[in-house]
Amino acid sequence: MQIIRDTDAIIPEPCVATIGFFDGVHIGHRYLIQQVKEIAAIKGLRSALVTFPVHPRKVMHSDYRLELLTTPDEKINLLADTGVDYCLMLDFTPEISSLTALKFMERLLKERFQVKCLVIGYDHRFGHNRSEGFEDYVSYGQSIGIEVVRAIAYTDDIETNDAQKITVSSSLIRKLLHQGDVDLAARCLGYEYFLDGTVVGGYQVGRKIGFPTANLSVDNPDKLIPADGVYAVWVTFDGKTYMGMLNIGVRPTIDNGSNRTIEVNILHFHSDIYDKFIRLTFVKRTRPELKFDSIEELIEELHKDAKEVEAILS
Ligand SMILES: Cc1cc2nc3c(=O)[nH]c(=O)nc-3n(C[C@H](O)[C@H](O)[C@H](O)COP(=O)(O)O)c2cc1C
Ligand SMILES: Nc1ncnc2c1ncn2[C@@H]1O[C@H](COP(=O)(O)OP(=O)(O)O)[C@@H](O)[C@H]1O
Repeated sequence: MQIIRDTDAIIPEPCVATIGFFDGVHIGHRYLIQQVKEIAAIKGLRSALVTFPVHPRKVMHSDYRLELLTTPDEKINLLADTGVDYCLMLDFTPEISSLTALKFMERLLKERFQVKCLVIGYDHRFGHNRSEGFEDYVSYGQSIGIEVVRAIAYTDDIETNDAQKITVSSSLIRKLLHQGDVDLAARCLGYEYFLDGTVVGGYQVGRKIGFPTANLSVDNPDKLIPADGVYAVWVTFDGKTYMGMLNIGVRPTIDNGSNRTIEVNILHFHSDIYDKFIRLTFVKRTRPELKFDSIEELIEELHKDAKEVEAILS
């Protein structure tokens, strides 16, 4: 995949393209990208994605805070796995935001990116105020020579506990992660959610109670942090992966304020890993964070947690 970041860049070959923010690059996104690749193969053209490093809404409203499923770099890595030929990272400037859908299609898609065919996600809208719809894009395309195709919606066989089929979307996955439902989120993403960061010092209580914990300082402050609670996770650093039991929360038993920490006890591991870069991959939430009456009760629970997490990950 060739990544094009330059704001004045062009795509040097005619292509079939789609547009989107693609946060998370979930299975619905992959299904759309697959259709772009298939149409490109039939037409003998290149496949391309037009995406944005910063969410368009954030560009328009600087105080808008979107919790991201993927940082821009993570998104690029996941998009590269789809095998698409070109990925255009478009800075969503105020000039671009003021373009009507027709002008966007004419000036950018046709003239600069050589888009011959535009595949539109089943509910995607673009252009100033996103005021137009699919039929408008089709007629603009006819007037300027871009074929506009509506992608087939992703229909899935994922069922929730109450046997309802769900439509995969980035906002649904955010909601699932906020509820701690990391396993259903993983089915929607097509991979397990992860957080990257650095191990920082904590209050050094962990080692005293027999469960040292590596405290994670997340690299990108915009990444979504799943719900408070205890999780079975994979911990990866220095090219190796270990089992871990993770707690996200304010540690009410220790009672040291409202500072939220993300801390992992790595099973069967005994070394200093301060300042190391680690990845936490979420497998399952096992319980909420609780306030115990004593440290002894917390320790007892941590022994149970270790057994449960080991059983899940083995
Ligand atoms: C798997 C796991 C589960 C935990 N569950 C709780 C909990 O339910 N309630 C709580 O107050 N603290 C919980 N903790 C946090 C401990 O209190 C914490 O590890 C201890 O305060 C050590 O902190 P330190 O890293 O600052 O030394 C948990 C920690 C881990 C690793
Ligand atoms: N099994 C383990 N899991 C996590 N960290 C460990 C483990 N064994 C040793 N460590 C080291 O111990 C540190 C955590 O000890 P702890 O007493 O909880 O201190 P802190 O409050 O600074 O996190 C970790 O950052 C790591 O360097």
